[in-house]
Amino acid sequence: MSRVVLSAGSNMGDRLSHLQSVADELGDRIISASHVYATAPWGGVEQDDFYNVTLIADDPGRDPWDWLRLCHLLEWRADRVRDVRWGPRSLDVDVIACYDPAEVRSRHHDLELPHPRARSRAFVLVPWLQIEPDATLGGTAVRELVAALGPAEIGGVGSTTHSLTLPAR
Ligand SMILES: Nc1ncnc2c1ncn2[C@@H]1O[C@H](COP(=O)(O)OP(=O)(O)OP(=O)(O)O)[C@@H](O)[C@H]1O
Ligand SMILES: Nc1nc2c(c(=O)[nH]1)N=C(CO)CN2
Repeated sequence: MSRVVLSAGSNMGDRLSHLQSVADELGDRIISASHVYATAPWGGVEQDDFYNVTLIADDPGRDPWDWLRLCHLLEWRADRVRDVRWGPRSLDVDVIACYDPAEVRSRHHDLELPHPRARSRAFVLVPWLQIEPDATLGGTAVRELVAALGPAEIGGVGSTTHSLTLPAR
């Protein structure tokens, strides 16, 4: 069993279809997907607003490195260009946490788990809380992590705008 929490974001091109491409690839491996939230850019770079979604998926045959490779494949397909750190992007897909069934820890530079900046990103945590109210990240309840964020961060996560189309169950 390998359960993963993925965060996807886009602020270039057709933002919704970039996020939809993640759901299309995951297909029936998706356990749940948050709504799509319009979010203010995090990280200090002046740029357009993002659309963000958090997804939980399960695939017994995939380990955390397989999930990372899948994220990179999806970014590559969306013609993602890596230039400005935390800058504009067609598609960014991050591995937030993996459970096997206990939460996997990794300090490898190419795969840090849990994702080291997720705990301060409302655009990851607020959608996650929507689909998994009892979630924990690195041993702390996601609900508590959200409560510890400042009003500016929380306020940056706007209304839900759309929902992804998921395979029929
Ligand atoms: N949990 C993780 N999820 C995704 N990438 C990770 C993770 N841990 C380490 N990385 C590495 O981070 C590198 C940079 O990833 P990326 O370009 O998506 O960063 P970013 O989105 O600009 O910033 P951030 O890492 O803060 O989200 C990648 O080479 C990837 O291997
Ligand atoms: N709101 C928001 N801000 C960001 C995002 C993102 O997905 N959403 N991704 C970033 C690169 O990791 C940098 N800043």
